[in-house]
Amino acid sequence: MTTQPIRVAIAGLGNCATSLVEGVTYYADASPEDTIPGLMHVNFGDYHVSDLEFVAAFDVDEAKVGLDIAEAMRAGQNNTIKICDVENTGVKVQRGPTLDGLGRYYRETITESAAEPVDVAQALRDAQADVLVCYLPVGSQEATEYYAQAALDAGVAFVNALPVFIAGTKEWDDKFRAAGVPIVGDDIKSQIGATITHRVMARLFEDRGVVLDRTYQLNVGGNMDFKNMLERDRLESKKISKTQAVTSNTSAELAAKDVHIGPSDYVQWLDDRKWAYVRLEGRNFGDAPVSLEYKLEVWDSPNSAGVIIDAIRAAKIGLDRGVGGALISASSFFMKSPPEQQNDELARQAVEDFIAGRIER
Ligand SMILES: O=P(O)(O)OC[C@H]1O[C@@H](O)[C@H](O)[C@@H](O)[C@@H]1O
Repeated sequence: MTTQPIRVAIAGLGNCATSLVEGVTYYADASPEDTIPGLMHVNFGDYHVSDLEFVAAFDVDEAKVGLDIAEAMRAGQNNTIKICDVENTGVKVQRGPTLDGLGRYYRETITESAAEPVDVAQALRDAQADVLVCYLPVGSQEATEYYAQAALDAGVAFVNALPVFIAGTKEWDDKFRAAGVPIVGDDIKSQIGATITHRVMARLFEDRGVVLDRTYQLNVGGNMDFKNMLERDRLESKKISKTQAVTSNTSAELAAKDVHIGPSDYVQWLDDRKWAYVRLEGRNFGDAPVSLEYKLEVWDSPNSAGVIIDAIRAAKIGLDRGVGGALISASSFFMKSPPEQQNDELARQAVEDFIAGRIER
């Protein structure tokens, strides 16, 4: 096994970052010989979960900037379930540029740091980061592009967890290829989340010869992600990402009016829990009507953390191998809006092929 750590930088110290950092502590001693509840891979290639080391973090919230990562991730509006205690990392949260990162509800809720924003590309170089994970709020187009460019400039691999389209665009893929820097994106698909369960059910209808006529996925939650998304203008890319993540897994031709998938409301007392209400309606034998409804209740941030740990390790392997541009296998398996949508079983095998070096990307 490698002794090299993966030096990870984080943009946006919200709940998802908290679960990621806590999870790396929690699974530090996980044995690769055992099946460990919660992890898809204990070792991913040569990298163990504990090889992740957090070397830089950026935020704009006055309550977080200047604090150690371990303190900041429990400060401000963060409200996810606690996995374990984390000792101070010795790394302080730096003031990132705000750009379009704060929508109306963030501005009403938090106080923006008065500190001068740092030059993120330089900060990444100074920290000798390998991978930057982008966890900015939904709707942060300019800010995500800024961090993607900073990663490119610093030669740091980029994992884009939010629904702003970077890895999936030719323009950015070309830039990352030219720079020899890998990218995994866009928009994290969580472990047992609304997207993966809905994808599987839509495919099941088709595989069993049932015509899917209409479907919805209504999501409510009580974290800042859901509060931010009360501002409908910030939602556009999220709705597109979630919708095509489901419809791409079935050949059912659904009119736009027959598919409704998206964040639906903010229910504060849910904290970081997300509840998804999903309904599928179709026709089975003899055109008889059939419908299926299920409800998912899950803590949102731990649900994505294990997937991000794998995406980070895929990005580092890409970096080690000098592969620039979008990593197709990892993006298809771990993300809702990859450059190429694949069936999840095929994408899972492709990730194993990538780890083993049988495919380039
Ligand atoms: O449950 P799904 O549909 O896979 O979505 C999960 C993720 O979607 C992202 O867009 C959210 O910002 C995350 O907080 C969330 O964990």
